[in-house]
Amino acid sequence: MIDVATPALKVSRLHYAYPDGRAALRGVDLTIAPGERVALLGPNGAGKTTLVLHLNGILHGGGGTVEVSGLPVTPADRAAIAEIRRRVGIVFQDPDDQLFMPTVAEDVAFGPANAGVRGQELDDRVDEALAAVGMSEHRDHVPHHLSFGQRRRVAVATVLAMRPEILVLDEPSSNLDPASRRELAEILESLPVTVLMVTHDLPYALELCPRSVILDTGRIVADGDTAALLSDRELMRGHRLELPFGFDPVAAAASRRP
Ligand SMILES: Nc1ncnc2c1ncn2[C@@H]1O[C@H](COP(=O)(O)OP(=O)(O)OP(=O)(O)O)[C@@H](O)[C@H]1O
Repeated sequence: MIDVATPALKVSRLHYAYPDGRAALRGVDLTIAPGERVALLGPNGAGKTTLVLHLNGILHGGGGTVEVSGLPVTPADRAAIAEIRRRVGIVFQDPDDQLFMPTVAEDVAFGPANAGVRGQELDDRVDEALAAVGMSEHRDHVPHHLSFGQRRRVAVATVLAMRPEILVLDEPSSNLDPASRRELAEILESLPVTVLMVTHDLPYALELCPRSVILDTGRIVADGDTAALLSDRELMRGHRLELPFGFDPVAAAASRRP
């Protein structure tokens, strides 16, 4: 028998319609191996957020299944969902949705403390997560006094402190200046986790994710090498994906950091 590693994420025949009857996912199949970094691309309204909200059971009730490292996402089973939410860390687009404590360190400690982590283990997790995003010296600062880019990094740290197996990021580069954008890319590249990144920033997808998936009208319409997909003009045009003027994905991929 061939020994195939358990996928980090396995989405099978996933369907979902919102209560108003609008079909948002129409049979999505997606398998991601441990350690992969995958960009989830697609035009507005394609179903990207709807798919992400299924990965830890926030949305459910349509057809199909989601498994995280072999564990099914079963929203009715509270213990299973708690474990799924530990395994799948979602960094939302607006960091202010994730930061609400008086200090950076308390925000980062909140998730693991809530999951029962205490004492030295909790301190270690906070230190480790803040170090991973280069924010250790801001641990006692008030989150809302930080810059937007710093708040996004702290939001990533709040998720890393849960030691997730999959990090899901919604538009991680939005509203970042070029230096913050590059710094966040370096941080994300250094993390030893599986990454699924929703983005409209196609150069960022190319920089960070060897593989991309294009979702449109609730279906996956392409799945493959990011540079190859971005170079396919017909595919891109057909799904309202536009590269910045003059951007050459093949040249950019060739000059990517090793
Ligand atoms: N709460 C909701 N109630 C009803 N329909 C919704 C709701 N949220 C999203 N939709 C619809 O579901 C479809 C998929 O939306 P979704 O937000 O998942 O797309 P998206 O790819 O994340 O878009 P964007 O790039 O604009 O963030 C769209 O047609 C959208 O209008």
